[in-house]
Amino acid sequence: MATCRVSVLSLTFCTSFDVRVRSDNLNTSFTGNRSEPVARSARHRLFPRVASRRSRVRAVQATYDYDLVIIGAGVGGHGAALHARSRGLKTAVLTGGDAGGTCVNRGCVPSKALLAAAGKVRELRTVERLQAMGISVRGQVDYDRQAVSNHANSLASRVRGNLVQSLRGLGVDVLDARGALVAPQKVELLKPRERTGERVVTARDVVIATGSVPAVPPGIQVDGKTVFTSDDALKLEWVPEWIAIIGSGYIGLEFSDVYTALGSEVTFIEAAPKLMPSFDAEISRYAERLLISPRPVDAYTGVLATKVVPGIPGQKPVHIELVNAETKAPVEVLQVDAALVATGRRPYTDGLGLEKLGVRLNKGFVPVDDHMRVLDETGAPIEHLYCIGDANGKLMLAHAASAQGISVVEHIAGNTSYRLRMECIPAACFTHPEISMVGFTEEQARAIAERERFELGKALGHFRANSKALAENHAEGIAKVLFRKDTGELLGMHIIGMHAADLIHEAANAMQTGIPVHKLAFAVHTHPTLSEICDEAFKAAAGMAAH
Ligand SMILES: Cc1cc2nc3c(=O)[nH]c(=O)nc-3n(C[C@H](O)[C@H](O)[C@H](O)COP(=O)(O)OP(=O)(O)OC[C@H]3O[C@@H](n4cnc5c(N)ncnc54)[C@H](O)[C@@H]3O)c2cc1C
Ligand SMILES: NC(=O)c1ccc[n+]([C@@H]2O[C@H](COP(=O)([O-])OP(=O)(O)OC[C@H]3O[C@@H](n4cnc5c(N)ncnc54)[C@H](O)[C@@H]3O)[C@@H](O)[C@H]2O)c1
Repeated sequence: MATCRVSVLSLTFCTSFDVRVRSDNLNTSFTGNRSEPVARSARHRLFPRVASRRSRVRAVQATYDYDLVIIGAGVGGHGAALHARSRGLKTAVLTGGDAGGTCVNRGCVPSKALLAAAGKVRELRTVERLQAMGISVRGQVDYDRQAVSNHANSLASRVRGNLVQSLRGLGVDVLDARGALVAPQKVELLKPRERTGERVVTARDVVIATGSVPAVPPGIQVDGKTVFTSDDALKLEWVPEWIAIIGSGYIGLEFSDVYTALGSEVTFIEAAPKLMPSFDAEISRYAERLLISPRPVDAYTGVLATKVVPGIPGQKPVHIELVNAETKAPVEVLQVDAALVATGRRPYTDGLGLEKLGVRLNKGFVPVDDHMRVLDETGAPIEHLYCIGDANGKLMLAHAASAQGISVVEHIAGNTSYRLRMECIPAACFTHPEISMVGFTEEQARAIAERERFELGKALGHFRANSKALAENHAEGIAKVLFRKDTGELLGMHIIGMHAADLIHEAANAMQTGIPVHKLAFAVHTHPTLSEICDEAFKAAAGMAAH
């Protein structure tokens, strides 16, 4: 494929089929109306870059069906498509018959709806907390399981509808087909549940955004009724009296929060030596105090569930065999009502045809560089082929997938100096209370400080010292900021407490824009708000007294 690398001003003289604009200084914020007819010569004089990009799109369309084809219409594909339209790219998205993907249909959206409903049940049943504020609830607080389930599922379908509408509204072709790669710039369209190709579309650039599915370890039989993954748990078809949750990561913790609020007893089965192994250690100890100890939850750590056999609700229990994760010696046999398998996710890259293009998948994940370009088996990027979101495994979060999609479009549009800073992407676990984080854990930051020979700073803010948290009678939790003492650079922040998921953006934005902690300490926060907990931590970091 001949690639014509030309400056934007000489673009109109290039007649190659594959035109790439080298425009490191491209105006990245242009959002002009692209359908507006303009006198060509005048436009060139006034807005040469914009006019050149318009010419480029016209040149590309002469050869390819689309500027951009995105395989997968989850949040990653959606984010990429929206940004592509704002960049004037002719774009198609293949939904695979599953518009919205995991986040909308089987992930963030329905799980947060269940957590919201379950959270209200928990709040209303926590009599002492309410009584301390002068509130009493007469009679029993009850919930209608089916109505809670409907709340989650109708929200998912509403968000799915909005997502498709937003794509169509911006002029994206939404094609209800699965995609398979014939070549880096050629995608065969397959009917969602068939293998036969309908037609092939070509695109100057192709983005793989095919997401992930639950990973189920060997020996665990999933029947979708008594032994299930999050896909089925979200339907909330029943609320088991006793449920084993295998894995204490994000999904395990969030579902433990839902199930215990709705009346279940939970037993965690975690392979790592401690619960919540990927979280900052101090925060996970705090989380044990707030989310595990006061609730009907017990846990096995350092054990694997090697055999899980489904039961029959009300008749036959689920049978679980546990072994020591290191020695593999038998530990115990459990008989519970249900088991949720929450042991991570695997990439959904089956049948894409990547191996034929010389890509060596890493446990199914697509290898990519910092621009999300797919790498071949020699480690070289395959021109015009990108992969974003869960399928590349860099960070399995909805907003990370979408941000990667935006970064790909920037690269395609010639803004090659833009690199997404993955380390500044925040994350949150939506338990009650919430946990959020950005950057390094304290353990990681200490190791870096030792290696790079700088002194690590750590400062705390406390919910118990915050007027708003006290007024809400939710004064449990901390905010911890980690920073370099010599430069004030933020290395991470971890929060556990009410609305932690919203509070983390103060640190995430500061990390993204490079604001040091001693400058953050002078930012003014509204009183009384929870954000003052971050303010307390930033001021403590800068050696200032909090008010
Ligand atoms: C229970 C649960 C709760 C979660 N909660 C959160 C949360 O609160 N916050 C958060 O940030 N993240 C959350 N996540 C993670 C989040 O859902 C994912 O990180 C996100 O959905 C990844 O987006 P994606 O676009 O990469 O993939 P997906 O959303 O999985 O979308 C990929 C789409 O591509 C389709 N596809 C696959 N193959 C093809 C093909 N060949 N052709 C066409 N289409 C294809 C798939 O069917 C799917 O529709 C949660 C996940 C789960 C399971
Ligand atoms: N709020 C959110 O942002 C949110 C919510 C849910 C899911 N997610 C995303 O979905 C992905 C999947 O979530 P998850 O909780 O399944 O994965 P996870 O990686 O967060 O946690 C999996 C846990 O299972 C344990 N484990 C693995 N194999 C095991 C085995 N055989 N026996 C016992 N324990 C085992 C691991 O040690 C780990 O603690 C995550 O990467 C997360 O980013 C995000």
